[in-house]
Amino acid sequence: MATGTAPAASSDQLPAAGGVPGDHDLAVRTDGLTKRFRSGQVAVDGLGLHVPRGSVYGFLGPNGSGKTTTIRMLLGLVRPTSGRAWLLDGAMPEAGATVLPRVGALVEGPAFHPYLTGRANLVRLDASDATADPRTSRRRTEDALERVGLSAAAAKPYRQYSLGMKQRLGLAAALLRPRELLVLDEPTNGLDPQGTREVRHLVRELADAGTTVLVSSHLLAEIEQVCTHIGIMSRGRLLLQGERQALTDRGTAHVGVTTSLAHVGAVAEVLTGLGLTEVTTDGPTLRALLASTPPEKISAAIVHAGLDLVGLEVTRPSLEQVFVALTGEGFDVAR
Ligand SMILES: Nc1ncnc2c1ncn2[C@@H]1O[C@H](COP(=O)(O)OP(=O)(O)OP(=O)(O)O)[C@@H](O)[C@H]1O
Repeated sequence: MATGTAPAASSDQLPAAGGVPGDHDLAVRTDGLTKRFRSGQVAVDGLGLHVPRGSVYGFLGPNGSGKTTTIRMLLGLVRPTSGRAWLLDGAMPEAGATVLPRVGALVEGPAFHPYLTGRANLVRLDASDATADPRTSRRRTEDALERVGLSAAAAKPYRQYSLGMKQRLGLAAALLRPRELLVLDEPTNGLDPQGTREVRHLVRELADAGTTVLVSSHLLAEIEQVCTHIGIMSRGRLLLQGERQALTDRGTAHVGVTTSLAHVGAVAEVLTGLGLTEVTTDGPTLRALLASTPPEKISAAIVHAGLDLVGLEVTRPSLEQVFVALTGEGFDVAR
């Protein structure tokens, strides 16, 4: 079985990755990963996922777009119909025994015991980890409970937990020990806005400490802001993938210029004179497509013409708008 440290090439090792970051720069990579269920449903279709080490990779897509099936294949819980997957340089599922201890995962329906308390469930999980030192078990479980804000509810039986508490316990289980990679499937499911903010904060903290985080969500706006990289799924296919900033920059930016009512006509002439198109006015505010004009050039031209400049704002489309523009569908559409 090959691992990231094996020097010789073997079929379990990553092949050369033409045009993508070097093999060892990727915490997760898939090639043509495909899952066709017995029902005939193709849930995942030829996926080429590239999750750089050290990134927070937002794996986004509407309900039913194939995110969970992909994650289950990555973790060796579902066998792909075709294609391959590598986690931390190990080919899955073959390298699971060496790779999975370095991966923390939150996937649907973790196996918690309904009659045990949240704390007892964690202690039990910790004890089942042969590499964990039993003498420090208490500290690990209490730390994990604290990090997910579950200390106060730790003595309640699991069956009395709300969906949000269950989700937090799942996260705590993934955090029981330091991991190189965390795979979190819909970690904000069932959480209120405060809980969602806490998860975002936690993800940022983990990333700052050097953990790569692959986090899925069907709620783009919830997770988008903590991600350095984004992959967007639609109907089993990866529609877009790359650095978050670069993806939103693909969309067309607009500029909004606010002047005095008396100067609206003259400012419109300045904008068209700079080659800006689709100029519209609304009271003292003008909007136009920015194209490649630097915003400073616009403000300088207005001031130079002796016209009032009250405000200037550049708006870029959100990822959701980029998605809608690409697919013609709303983000929350299930299939
Ligand atoms: N065991 C299964 N047998 C048949 N079809 C399945 C099975 N599991 C999932 N599917 C189908 O595969 C598609 C992708 O499902 P998946 O759960 O991977 O999507 P998802 O993006 O994670 O959705 P959600 O955001 O709702 O969790 C869906 O159409 C789903 O109905």
